[in-house]
Amino acid sequence: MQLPESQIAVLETASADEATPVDALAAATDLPPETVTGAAFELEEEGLVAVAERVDETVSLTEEGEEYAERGLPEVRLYEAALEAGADADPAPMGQVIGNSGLEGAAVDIALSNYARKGYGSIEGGEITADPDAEPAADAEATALDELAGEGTLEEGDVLDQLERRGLVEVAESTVREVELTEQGVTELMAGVETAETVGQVTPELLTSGDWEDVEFAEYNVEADAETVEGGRVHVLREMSERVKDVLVGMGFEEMDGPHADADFWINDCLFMPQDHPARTHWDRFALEQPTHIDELPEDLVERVERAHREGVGDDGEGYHSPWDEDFARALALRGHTTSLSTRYLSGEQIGEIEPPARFFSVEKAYRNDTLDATHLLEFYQIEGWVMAEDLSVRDLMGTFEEFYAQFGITDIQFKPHYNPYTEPSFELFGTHPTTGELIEIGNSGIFREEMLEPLGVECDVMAWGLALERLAMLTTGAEDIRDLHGTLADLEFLRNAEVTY
Ligand SMILES: N[C@@H](Cc1ccccc1)C(=O)O
Repeated sequence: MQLPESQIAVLETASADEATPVDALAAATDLPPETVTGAAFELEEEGLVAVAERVDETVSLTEEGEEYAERGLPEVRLYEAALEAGADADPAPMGQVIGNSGLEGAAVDIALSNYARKGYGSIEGGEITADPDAEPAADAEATALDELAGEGTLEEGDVLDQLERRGLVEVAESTVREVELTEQGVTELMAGVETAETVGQVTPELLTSGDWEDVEFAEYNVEADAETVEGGRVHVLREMSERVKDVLVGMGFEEMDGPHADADFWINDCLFMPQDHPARTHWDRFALEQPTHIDELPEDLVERVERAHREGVGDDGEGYHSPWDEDFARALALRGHTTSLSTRYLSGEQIGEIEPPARFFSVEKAYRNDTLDATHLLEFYQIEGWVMAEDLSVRDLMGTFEEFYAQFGITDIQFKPHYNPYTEPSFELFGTHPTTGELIEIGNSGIFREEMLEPLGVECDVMAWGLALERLAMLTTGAEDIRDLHGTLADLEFLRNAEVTY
């Protein structure tokens, strides 16, 4: 009989005695797995091979699992330290035992939460006891980790479930197809098979020469296993930012734009932030080395801002009575918040005077010399916004947030009274993380004070906010660590698959 080349290769490589997995056939024939699968299905249709399918589970250690396999489970290390402190006879002080165990940070909590559960002893009133009969050597979780760290595997069961729950192992499922020669296949092979020329792809040559009319085309098998092709996609944060802009434009806002590196005057002084405010020191701020100062500031505005800082505003104004220095205000830094755009716009500097009612926003980067952690990056996107109108109240502010966040399916925003030098009253906003259930801070807001607005020449109310785009993305995508989204530690798998919905 005549068969296409790839089918012959599979037929000749498959065995009648045992089923061979597609991967092994692919390696032996030097064909891609999807070609082997396709050929196998074709051969099955001819009755020449049998294709069996099974789902394989592979269990592998996570990074944390590997660490414990190497250094011991935290609860076991705690138990060993407790024994050393004689806690099998008399309760020993927790602090000392933890110190001796060498456990640090999150590992301490992990040890404590598993210690009693696994019968290693008890913890009460700052003291720890160790059950003398406990047997770490028989710890099923530890044994399973050891197995996995070696070549071993782990059967389904409670231990596997528990390790998975603790995030120490990952279970991946894959479909394995195995091919075995049938009797008919053996017979045909012995009778001899010849290569039938088939064409896998139409080419321009085939079309122009007209040969396409005579050749035999190979059939496509759309169910064949194929390698996953990772295409490019818009970054989750970029997508999120576009969604936020859409929503705000839909709510009647116009977009603001302005410099990333700006004078402290626009970043801080115009916000009635005293020049000796702790956030203005170099710890929190990325100063510019070259150039160090802005060329120009509007003179009359500088004068009014300085007066507000020194004497306050209005009859009862007090001001800070602290030094105010124009040179200090002219120093350039990467903006620590995008509220610098709001001061530029409100003052008339950016696009001329703005008449109320007006609404403006930006979704732009801000830069802070913070310590990196699960909720902090050195540069992040702020969703800045303000509404200028007569007689605004906290209800307007809260209502605006409810309307905004509801468009992302977030309907349980919480508010906490807060302090900013430039708003009164002020509120922080919190949202509940969809998987951890933790409350995370998602923004800061308030109604701009007289001391800020008067020098800027604004005569009616302005309510304003700065919301964190990355935190909103954490709430909508379920990401638990902001570093998964952005930066050198970003989780590519997550970025490929995360969906931005609104
Ligand atoms: N600038 C504030 C946010 C904010 C803007 C406007 C008014 C109130 C608060 C921050 O970065 O946290």
